[in-house]
Amino acid sequence: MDCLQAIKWERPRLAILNQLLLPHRREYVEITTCEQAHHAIASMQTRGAPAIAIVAALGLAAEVCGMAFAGDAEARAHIRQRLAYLQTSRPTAVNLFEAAGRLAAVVDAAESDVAAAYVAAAERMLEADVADNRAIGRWGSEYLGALAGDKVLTHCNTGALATAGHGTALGIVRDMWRAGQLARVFFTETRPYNQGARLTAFELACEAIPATLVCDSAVSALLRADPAVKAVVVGADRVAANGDTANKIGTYQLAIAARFHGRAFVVAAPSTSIDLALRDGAGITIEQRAPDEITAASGFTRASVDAAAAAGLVRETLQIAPAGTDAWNPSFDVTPAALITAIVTERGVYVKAPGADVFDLSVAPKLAPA
Ligand SMILES: CSC[C@@H](O)[C@@H](O)C(=O)COP(=O)(O)O
Repeated sequence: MDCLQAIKWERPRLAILNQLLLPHRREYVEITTCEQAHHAIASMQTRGAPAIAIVAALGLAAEVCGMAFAGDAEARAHIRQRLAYLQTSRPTAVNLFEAAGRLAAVVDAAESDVAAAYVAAAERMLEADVADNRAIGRWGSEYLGALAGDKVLTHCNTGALATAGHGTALGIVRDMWRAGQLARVFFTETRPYNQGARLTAFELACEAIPATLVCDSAVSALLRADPAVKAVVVGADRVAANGDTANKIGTYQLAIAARFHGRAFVVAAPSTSIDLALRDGAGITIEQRAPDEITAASGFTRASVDAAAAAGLVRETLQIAPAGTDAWNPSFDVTPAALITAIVTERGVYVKAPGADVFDLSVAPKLAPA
């Protein structure tokens, strides 16, 4: 059981942990409409590729549960239109689009009680994501446990907060720790949004896993200084058919550093993050975020945290760069498959054919379940 639950669903009620307030306050936001689900995703109250898809699916389920349709045709039209709207919330993680496509197919195929069929399918997605993450954890710990060294490095937040539970790359870290394969995990602060310093730090503390925060810019120095860091393990927002992987900005430079220092670079993601329609990573849309995420620091001062009990947390902004500074702020980058050692999914571990520079993710993984 996770000590953090980012998504709570008890039909017909959906509540999400407001990640904008973490690590200072655990506060759930109730979602009853698609507008609220859209806002939760776009404003990053909820975030992480798998979690975004589940919140969209269940946000619409909550809305549908509160509606009375004149008939199946009306329910079908409403659900399809709302799925299209939810897909405008964030562009890079493919899980949202994959989930919307599968849910649309369910309502198209349902011969009766379309609304009930939709809600049941959304609920199955929640359960499947947890099961998939647990399988990723098992496969990943088996694969990484066999490598020399007893430390790993991770980036961004890929744990229970970014998924329906357990986590992807962080799920592997958790399983390695429980199996006695891990002495310490290093994790990056993940500028500029600080998913590492705020969220991964919080999750690792919850689990009491020995962990050390590093600046994004300290990674090459760390790999040189500590040969026991045997691998870099990260999540994914979209993986193309050849293994090119979009993930949080900074992932690409970690892969370069890992290659230079001879360490494994491992991507962990459910197969819902694989976009077989894309031959390679060139076609992945990269979300651009507001320049002020870089030109200013935002967080909570002691005063705003102390004020929380009375008035709710007040997020404060501290201007760092001179006003008007031009800033380029892509939220994700694409790591070429050539730099990736293995891709761990719930189906098993993909490795490249000998001599190949790319993966073939359209077939069963190399180290598939027996
Ligand atoms: C488990 S999702 C993949 C992550 O590594 C990461 O890119 C992520 O959490 C998504 O970023 P975010 O912008 O916080 O939604």
